[in-house]
Amino acid sequence: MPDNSIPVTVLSGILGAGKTTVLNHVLRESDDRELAVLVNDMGEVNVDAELVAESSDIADEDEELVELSNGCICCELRGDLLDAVGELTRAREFDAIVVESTGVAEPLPVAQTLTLGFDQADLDPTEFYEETGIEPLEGCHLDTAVTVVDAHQFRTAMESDELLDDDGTEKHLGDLVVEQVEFCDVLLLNKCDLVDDDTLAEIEATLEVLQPRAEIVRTEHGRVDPAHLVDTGRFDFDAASQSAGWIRELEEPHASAEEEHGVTSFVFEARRPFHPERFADLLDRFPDAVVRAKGHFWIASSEDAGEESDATVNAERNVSREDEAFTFNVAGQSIRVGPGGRWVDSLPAEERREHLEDNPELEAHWHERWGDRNTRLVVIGTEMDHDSLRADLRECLATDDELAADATFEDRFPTFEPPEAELEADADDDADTADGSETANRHENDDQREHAHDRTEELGIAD
Ligand SMILES: Nc1nc2c(ncn2[C@@H]2O[C@H](COP(=O)(O)OP(=O)(O)OP(=O)(O)O)[C@@H](O)[C@H]2O)c(=O)[nH]1
Repeated sequence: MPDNSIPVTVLSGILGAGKTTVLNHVLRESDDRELAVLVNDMGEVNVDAELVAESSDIADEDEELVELSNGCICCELRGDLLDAVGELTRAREFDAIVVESTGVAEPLPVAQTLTLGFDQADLDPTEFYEETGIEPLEGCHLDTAVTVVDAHQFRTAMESDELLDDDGTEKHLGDLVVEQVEFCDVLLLNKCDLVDDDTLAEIEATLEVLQPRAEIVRTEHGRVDPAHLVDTGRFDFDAASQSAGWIRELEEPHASAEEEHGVTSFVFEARRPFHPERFADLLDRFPDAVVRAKGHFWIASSEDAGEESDATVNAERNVSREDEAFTFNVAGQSIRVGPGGRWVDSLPAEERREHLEDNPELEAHWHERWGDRNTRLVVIGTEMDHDSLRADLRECLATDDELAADATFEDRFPTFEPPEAELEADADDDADTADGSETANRHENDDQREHAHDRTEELGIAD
């Protein structure tokens, strides 16, 4: 990183968490350096930009305050974000840039947009532009991803099933809170004046489990030393995208010992498919104590599930339900099941052989009957009864009788696009699976990146 590269800070946080308040405070407290501010608002009128302009003397210097209105920088305004940051950087009149996202923005795609340019800086800019149509960003770097958490609303937001509209994409409020917490370098726990110490300690314990890497700073009315947010040097894309507590938990599972403030986690593993009916029923009554869960699973095939059923649709595609992996994603009140690709064991012989040659580690976990099929779920919760939930999950596994050739049962799980298409899409992609799964054709990490701004493939089956 060249010494004169301009640091960029991105502020995220749900509606009303206190982003504008924090930004104004940072502007007031940063006399020693010039800050450029970029404020994104979904509406035509950029209310936040007006508030920033009113509350600080930034209005005197027009060029320091850039407004991006009428859309979201994590979705349709990604190009505009790059252009605006690029322009500010080329002007070179500022020591640092702070971007305030909208209350519905996810930090990951914003960071992706910004690092995309930075990461490619050593590529020939003309070549990069020809390939992508994007002007690479030079002269600046994403320095700190900050998420402002509203201590007063945290529990309510996590438990809320409110649906937010982000440029036409619906997202659950609780889900968004989790995503913002899981992808950041600094967590500002704001509005601490409205919450008692015990509650604050509980929220902090939850934040630490969801996101063990971030620095947590308690604030009241956004009063924070700018050194925590600007030019910290903390951002690292790989570290940030691998820092979610559930990824750590999968890599180094804790013993099931109780941790502080009742926040605990466990990993459920199985080499036997779920019975679709029983697992769907369990998801319908999944315990509220579960704050976060991630992973993948597979389900047993029903022989004759009726003409209109998903299983029948799959039969027409010549793909059994047992050939498909599903992703599992619980955040707050939202439970989503998504396509996880196809198990290597189910591929035509030649393709399977190629996959195994390319991924020799698969052999080590190869199951005599099930090949690479496996279920792995990490579950994080508050005051969660591990034994009972583990027992419930075990109860959902199909028995030998149910796995008999003529077994029939209801299958409410969704059908996704043919797994073959995903395989092709994944073929050039050799990213590691974030959950350490041994399946070669499943890219949980990529899946996570994609669904961050395109969830159309994922369907909730238990709202
Ligand atoms: N009591 C209390 N109120 C706060 C605190 N921080 C911000 N507020 C108030 O909370 C409200 C929302 O704050 P903003 O800074 O506008 O929040 P925001 O995240 O920018 O909101 P959006 O732009 O709507 O996403 C305002 O009325 C603030 O005055 C705090 O620490 N304590």
